[in-house]
Amino acid sequence: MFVGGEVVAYVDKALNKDYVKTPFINSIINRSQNYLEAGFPVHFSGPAGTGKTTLALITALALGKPVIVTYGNDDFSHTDLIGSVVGFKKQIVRDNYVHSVMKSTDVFTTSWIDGAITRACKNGYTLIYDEFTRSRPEANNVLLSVLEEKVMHLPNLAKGEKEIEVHPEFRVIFTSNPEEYAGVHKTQDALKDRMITLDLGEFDEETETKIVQLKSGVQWETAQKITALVRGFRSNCQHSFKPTVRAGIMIASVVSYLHLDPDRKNPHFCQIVSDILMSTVLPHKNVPEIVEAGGKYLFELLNMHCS
Ligand SMILES: Nc1ncnc2c1ncn2[C@@H]1O[C@H](COP(=O)(O)OP(=O)(O)OP(=O)(O)O)[C@@H](O)[C@H]1O
Repeated sequence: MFVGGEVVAYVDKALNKDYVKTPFINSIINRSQNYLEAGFPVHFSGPAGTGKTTLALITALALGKPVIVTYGNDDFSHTDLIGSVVGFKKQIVRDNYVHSVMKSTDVFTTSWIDGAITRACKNGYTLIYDEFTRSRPEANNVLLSVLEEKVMHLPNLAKGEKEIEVHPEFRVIFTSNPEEYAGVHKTQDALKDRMITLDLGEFDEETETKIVQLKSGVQWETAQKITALVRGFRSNCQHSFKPTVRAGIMIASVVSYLHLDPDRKNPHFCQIVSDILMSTVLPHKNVPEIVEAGGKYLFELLNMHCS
């Protein structure tokens, strides 16, 4: 995604309208803005659903510069980030001015396209590098000199440019999920050492309830009950795939759509809660103790929060 200069204000307004700001969130935003304005990259690290990507967008847009978003990918090589040759142009000149003489010239030229990092570095944009640990460390190496020496080295193919000076207003925000184990790579210490990592844990209860309410449109009391169920289930999970704020948004949205009462005596409501929360237990269906413990605890939570 590229958010150009003229649409920054528009996207900023649209995103902020749907974004919950509580003391918990404001504290993270203020700290990150200070670090970014002082010239340091910020890294939001946290499990799935802790709001890393949304927070990165809000923080980046608040800087008021165009934003480029790129996503980590195991298939990336450094050229995907820096740029690459996208094709060849062939020009053929046949000169038959003197009819008995045929002169022919073939000229090959390559076309170079700047990658996300190069564009951001050249123009002083804000780069969001989402889930950057999904890219291999060799691909991310280009960032070492960008972040430290403020110089970017380009391959020979890049229109004769060998290196560019990084624009003084260039900023970068990274996100990663340290709990992800498939398709991610260990971050090099050298790269970690060049960024300020903010560890995003679970939202506090007020923030999570407000997000659930805003995203689903349910009453505050309903959002409170649903959030208490999800948080209770999460904290007691005996498995690694825990329900996130997304589970609360899903339950509340279905409850709102069907105009249901969030009551444990309402079998329809209990079925929806069970379908959504117990789906996090499904990967363990061959371990009956985990499934049984999940179901039992869910029953207790419904009695505790929804009667
Ligand atoms: N402050 C907030 N206000 C409103 N909605 C929010 C807020 N923070 C997060 N959300 C919502 O919570 C959900 C998860 O947020 P997000 O996608 O940013 O998390 P993430 O940590 O990047 O997740 P993942 O690692 O799974 O991609 C999204 O639906 C997002 O819109």
